[in-house]
Amino acid sequence: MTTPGPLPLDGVQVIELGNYIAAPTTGRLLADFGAEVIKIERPHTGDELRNWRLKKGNVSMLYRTINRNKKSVELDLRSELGRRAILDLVAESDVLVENFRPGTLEKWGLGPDVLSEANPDIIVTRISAFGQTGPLSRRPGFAAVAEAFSGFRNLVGDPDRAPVRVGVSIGDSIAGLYAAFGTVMSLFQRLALRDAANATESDSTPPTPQKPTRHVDVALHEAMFSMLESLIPDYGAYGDERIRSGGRMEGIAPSNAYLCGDGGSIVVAGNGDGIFKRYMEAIGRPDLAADQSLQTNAARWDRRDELDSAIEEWSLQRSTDEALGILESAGVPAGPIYSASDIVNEPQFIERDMIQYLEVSTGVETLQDVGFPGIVPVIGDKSLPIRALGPDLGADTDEILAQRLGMSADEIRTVTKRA
Ligand SMILES: CC(C)(COP(=O)(O)OP(=O)(O)OC[C@H]1O[C@@H](n2cnc3c(N)ncnc32)[C@H](O)[C@@H]1OP(=O)(O)O)[C@@H](O)C(=O)NCCC(=O)NCCSC(=O)C(=O)O
Repeated sequence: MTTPGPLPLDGVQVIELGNYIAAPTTGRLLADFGAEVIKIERPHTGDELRNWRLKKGNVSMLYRTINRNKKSVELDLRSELGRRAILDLVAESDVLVENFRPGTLEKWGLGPDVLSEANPDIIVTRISAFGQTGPLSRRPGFAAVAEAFSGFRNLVGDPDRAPVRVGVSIGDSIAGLYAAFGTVMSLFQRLALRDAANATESDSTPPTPQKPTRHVDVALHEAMFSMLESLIPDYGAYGDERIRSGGRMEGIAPSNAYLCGDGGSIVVAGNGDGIFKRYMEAIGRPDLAADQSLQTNAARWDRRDELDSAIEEWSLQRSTDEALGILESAGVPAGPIYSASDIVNEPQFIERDMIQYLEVSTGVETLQDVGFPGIVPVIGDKSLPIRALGPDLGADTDEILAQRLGMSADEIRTVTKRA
């Protein structure tokens, strides 16, 4: 484990009641930047993510990645002792983040009002499929359902085929990011109010009249809805009912992926008016560069099939590297389509420490030098080091429950359901 210098969230204490990807992503982001994140896991099984895409042993690389830099405590949230332990932890924490189905925490006597009673300053960040209010709030949901409901899924894939899922749980990750953002805003506001209160003690300015709510409510469908740019205004203003447009960028052309002669593909984004001219010159089509009827994206979009054919006719005559070299020299934004094996060998990732090689346990054996993704965003000139990978189940149970909360061995056995 490497110890970096001071981190932005050093001293912030977070309790994560997170399962799968959404809330654990929030916990990961806060942990990456220095918060102490205590992940509460169901006794015996823990977060189900431990088994997702598991190919060896009993702890997946997915779990080790999403839960890095955290502590793991096994604790039964349904037990009265477990509930009290959470309230004791809440009393000394800054943030609680969760992604149970709305109503579950309340059912267990751990609703936001109870948490705020235990600590009036606690920030409660909740992630759910459809939000904590509204007619669908009680529905369970995974990201795929929320992505479709948000309007996002309808925009992914080819127009003449059923919409497809993007290859990762994007809805969870975006929701996790929003939840981290909401949490950090609330932390900032809390600090600002404390500063203001301290200042008013020494002068005659009246204190801030109202305490703001510290409940952050992130819905997976709204997180994805917020990614849809002007989908709704385009509908309202122009009557557009947008659907998916394959590898293209709706209304902007030419921007697409093209096959090369060696079987590889490249992505070229000729999105700007000036870039378009350079691009057409570079592919040996000065006639298209000079064509006055192709000066705007709207006009080019109308002739997108013709433009894409001209570009692919050119790219098919060249290898991927050759095509990219020509486009780079012409200042046209273009790039390869990478897979994992390409990424780990790419100097741009390597130089910024975006792949970090660590020893990792599968739960059964130890693997050496496995690459893990670095910490985003970069603060400085390269990724912060990963301090620790996702913990073994209950690795920190004793430290937190016995040493910090003073629970007895018997009590710990009860909340961890261990004989
Ligand atoms: C993911 C869900 C659909 C799962 O639904 P359910 O299992 O029906 O519901 P609940 O949330 O109410 O979870 C209750 C279950 O939590 C279990 N549980 C978990 N941790 C504990 C602890 N520490 N103690 C006791 N019980 C625990 C408990 O056994 C219950 O299992 P039972 O014994 O079964 O009752 C829902 O949690 C949900 O809608 N969450 C909000 C949206 C979200 O985050 N979705 C997942 C995105 S992740 C994703 O990875 C993806 O989409 O991809």
